[in-house]
Amino acid sequence: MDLDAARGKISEVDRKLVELLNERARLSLSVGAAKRQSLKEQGASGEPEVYVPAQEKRVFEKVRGLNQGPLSADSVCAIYREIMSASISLQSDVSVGYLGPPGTFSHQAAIKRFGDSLAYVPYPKIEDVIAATEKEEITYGLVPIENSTFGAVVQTLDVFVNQPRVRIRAEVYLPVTQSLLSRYQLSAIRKVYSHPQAFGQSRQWLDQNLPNASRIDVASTAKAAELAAAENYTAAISSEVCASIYNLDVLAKDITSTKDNTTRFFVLGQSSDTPTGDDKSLLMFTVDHRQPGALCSALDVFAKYKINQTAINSRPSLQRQWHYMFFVEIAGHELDECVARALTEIKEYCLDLVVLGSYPRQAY
Ligand SMILES: O=C(O)C(=O)C[C@]1(C(=O)O)C=C[C@@H](O)C=C1
Repeated sequence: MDLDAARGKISEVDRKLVELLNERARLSLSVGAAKRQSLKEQGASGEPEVYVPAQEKRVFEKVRGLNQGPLSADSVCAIYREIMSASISLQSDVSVGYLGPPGTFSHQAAIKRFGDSLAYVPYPKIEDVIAATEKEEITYGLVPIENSTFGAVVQTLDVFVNQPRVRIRAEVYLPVTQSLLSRYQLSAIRKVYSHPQAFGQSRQWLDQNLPNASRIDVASTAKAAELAAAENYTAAISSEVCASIYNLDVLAKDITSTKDNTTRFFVLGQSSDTPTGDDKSLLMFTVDHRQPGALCSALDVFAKYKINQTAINSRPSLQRQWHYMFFVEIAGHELDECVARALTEIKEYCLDLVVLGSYPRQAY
């Protein structure tokens, strides 16, 4: 086929694609109308959930399975991410809050999950994102929960300890490459700004290459880049995205201590989604520490029901000194029968137990 003929055929396919995209968009509007109708019939007030991670997971799995190439399944899914982003924005004005300023890994994770068609709202602190979700100032809030190198994001867990009225709706994994950004050469740098998590992930590199520079914690890696752009003899540990936003040079790339450094985020909203058959749930509870083996008895309940634990963390309970709030993530949805039974049983060993949410398991 010659060039003109191939372009002519592409143009014909484009015409059909645009038609099909709009046909899909009209169906998405019908889905939105059906959701509203069903809420009305249940006598419930408010807006239906537009972002449905369980359904998105089904769509992505279907599309992956249908794909015969030559496009890779990842390319087709990236296109579908944008199709669904447009579909969400057509159904309702959805906004997503994240730890800003623009360019943070939270911002990148939000775009990875929600695409280009939604409104993104930066907040200065993680607790602000959670408070804004609680007050429904934004439709969804995205917060970091743990990093594969440095562990739990304690700022997020500490807000959960206060039991905000939000539910986990989805999880997102983002590969994270930390870099040293500056306007100066390495030898001139006296001060490094970053988020405590990014310092933790890059500690070995800093100890070896900038042992005498002071390390100053700030609220986000993008804020660090903003400060490094404004102040003399400073640098930031941040992303390459921020190097271009804040006009900084990348002095060293990929300085984290482990390979495949990845951060996991939660999408928070007003409710969790329905079970998909492959979900996880995050529980938060305290146990009576005067009772020997109380934590062990609680965790044994999961073993009894053959429920796998995927993560465990603890934080000070803030109620009583040397009492801890345990965060246990398990496989399964709180509405799955065996999880529901285990939750009833485990309450015998817990002083209080809160299910922070159930969400479809995502691939890393
Ligand atoms: O199925 C739904 O509930 C929809 O709103 C439709 C749709 C889609 O475009 O496929 C859009 C957004 C949701 O996050 C999931 C799926």
